[in-house]
Amino acid sequence: MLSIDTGERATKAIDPNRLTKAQTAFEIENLGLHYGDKMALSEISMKIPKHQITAFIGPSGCGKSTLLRCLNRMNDLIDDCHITGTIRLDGDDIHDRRIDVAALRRNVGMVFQRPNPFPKSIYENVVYGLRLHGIRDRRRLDEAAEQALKAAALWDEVKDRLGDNAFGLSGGQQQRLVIARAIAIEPQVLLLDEPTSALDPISTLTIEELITELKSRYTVVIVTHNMQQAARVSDHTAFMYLGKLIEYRDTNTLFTTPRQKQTEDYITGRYG
Ligand SMILES: Nc1ncnc2c1ncn2[C@@H]1O[C@H](COP(=O)(O)OP(=O)(O)OP(=O)(O)O)[C@@H](O)[C@H]1O
Repeated sequence: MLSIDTGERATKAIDPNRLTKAQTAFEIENLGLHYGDKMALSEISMKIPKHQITAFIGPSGCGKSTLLRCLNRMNDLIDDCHITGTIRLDGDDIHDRRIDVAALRRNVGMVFQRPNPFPKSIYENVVYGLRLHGIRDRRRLDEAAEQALKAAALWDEVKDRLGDNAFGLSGGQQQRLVIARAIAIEPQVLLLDEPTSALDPISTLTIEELITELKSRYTVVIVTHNMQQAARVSDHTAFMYLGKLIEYRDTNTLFTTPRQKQTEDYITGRYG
């Protein structure tokens, strides 16, 4: 019915609604969120699998970014934002008073729509988080920078100009640099909020390949407007509408045999 290529994943599909504890990174239970009086999320319950790529899709304003930001408590920074329900990461309630929010955000890194390197050299961008942790040993920083840039598929392009300003890189390179910066501090989870929407098609493809490689080491959650992208890169897809989770399945099943009419209408382009 649908002309979206979901590749080989059908054979490996697991049902994200039936994950065991060991397979689960996040467990979200009855999550609700209001900005002031405005409801942005309601009754969201889902499990996000470890070492897989989960995509959030849905029309503009349906709450994808809000849900993503809940996972590392970025919404705490927004005034008048009220959250109900529970989110557990590896079994620990991330809203527990004993949780160190800075440590949570180190463990659950985030990359935004527009590449946001700091006005520093390529090298200093990558080691920024390590320096914040008080690491000063030059050899350790050098090794970490090389590893992170290799993991972000950028090393070969920048290894001879690590001292150059990061703003001299192309948009796609800057986004890979930001990913390198995020992974240099070895998080467990990477949250990607429309990471390619400001990029050209070639850079988009490079980032998509990179995302696919990253899942062997990280749990990846991606918000995307681009259904082909969700189909290409993700193992599981959650379709949201008006702040609710409408359908959450392995990507191949969701795109080929959606159960809900709203999902089908969205993926066939009838609205959104
Ligand atoms: N900081 C905020 N203050 C008030 N309302 C907000 C805030 N951020 C988001 N909203 C509202 O919450 C709802 C969900 O927004 P959100 O950005 O999560 O949706 P989205 O699905 O990611 O949208 P898009 O695809 O357009 O980025 C929208 O109605 C939006 O206007």
